[in-house]
Amino acid sequence: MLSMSECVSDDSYEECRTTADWLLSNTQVRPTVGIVCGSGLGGLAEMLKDPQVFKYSDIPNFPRSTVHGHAGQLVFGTLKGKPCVCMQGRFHLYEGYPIQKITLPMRIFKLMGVETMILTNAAGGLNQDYKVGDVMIIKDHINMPGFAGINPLAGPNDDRFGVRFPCMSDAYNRELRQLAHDVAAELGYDFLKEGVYSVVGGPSFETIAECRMLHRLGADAVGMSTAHEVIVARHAGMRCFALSLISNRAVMDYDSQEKANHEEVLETGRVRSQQLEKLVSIMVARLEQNNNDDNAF
Ligand SMILES: O=P(O)(O)O[C@H]1O[C@H](CO)[C@@H](O)[C@H]1O
Ligand SMILES: Nc1nc2[nH]cnc2c(=O)[nH]1
Repeated sequence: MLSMSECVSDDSYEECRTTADWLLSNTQVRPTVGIVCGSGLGGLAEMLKDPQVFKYSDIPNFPRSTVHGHAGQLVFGTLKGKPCVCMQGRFHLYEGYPIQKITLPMRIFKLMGVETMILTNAAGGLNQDYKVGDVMIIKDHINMPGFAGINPLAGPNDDRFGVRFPCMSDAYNRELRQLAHDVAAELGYDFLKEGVYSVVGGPSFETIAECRMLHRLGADAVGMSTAHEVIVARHAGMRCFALSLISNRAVMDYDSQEKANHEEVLETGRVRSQQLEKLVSIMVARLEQNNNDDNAF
């Protein structure tokens, strides 16, 4: 049996504390809301007032972004008066990081005082009713790597973060999902859906058979992120809201000439970004304090 330090050497509580303290000593902002920008959605960070920017490469223990469309910086500021921290660029399994490393920012955010996580991503639409440009509120996820034991909570549990066996049936906060529906209705957005996100390892996009299988399993959209971050955020007692921008339709038909590609993913982000910024900023303005700390100690 590996010891805690052998398993999670540089992702330990002490390392997260060091990084959180370093950030807190370099900014006046005390964030209660964390935002993760998905592929092509980095513009969400530009909503923050009085931004203070830290390159990932300057932050102790922080991984680096390697994917086009992920700037690789942490932005602190206020959004409608609420103190926020925004990841302009996230980490993915396919970049070669251990799963504990790609989810490390969630724990650092928790130690900085973040109570609510808002996560965004670009995803392929499996649901045949979905169109490119639709936005799917995530109500649940299917963690495909998790079935093979690839879970960010695998290894010794540190009770200071959360319990050994955290509940995930309430991973995506019901009140925040309702708030998103209400705000979208007020804004007249007719492109909002709600569905199940399936995470896969990537970086290759899915085969036709894989898309068909995921759809049959109950997934409405497929991507390569978010679910791992949500698992770690929920473990630490933060409430989570997540949405997928449907950047392409997953290819389900052997006669189709369509091909998934990252350029289309980034372009869809550009088209919808302003509307998503509006949705997220109004939601943040209406956030109540999080009392939903049931998994954490
Ligand atoms: O999930 P985000 O970071 O939005 O990125 C999505 O877009 C990339 C593929 O184009 C993959 O990384 C996929 O996960
Ligand atoms: N796995 C996966 N990730 C995506 N990100 C954006 N589109 C897709 C897709 O079709 N499949």
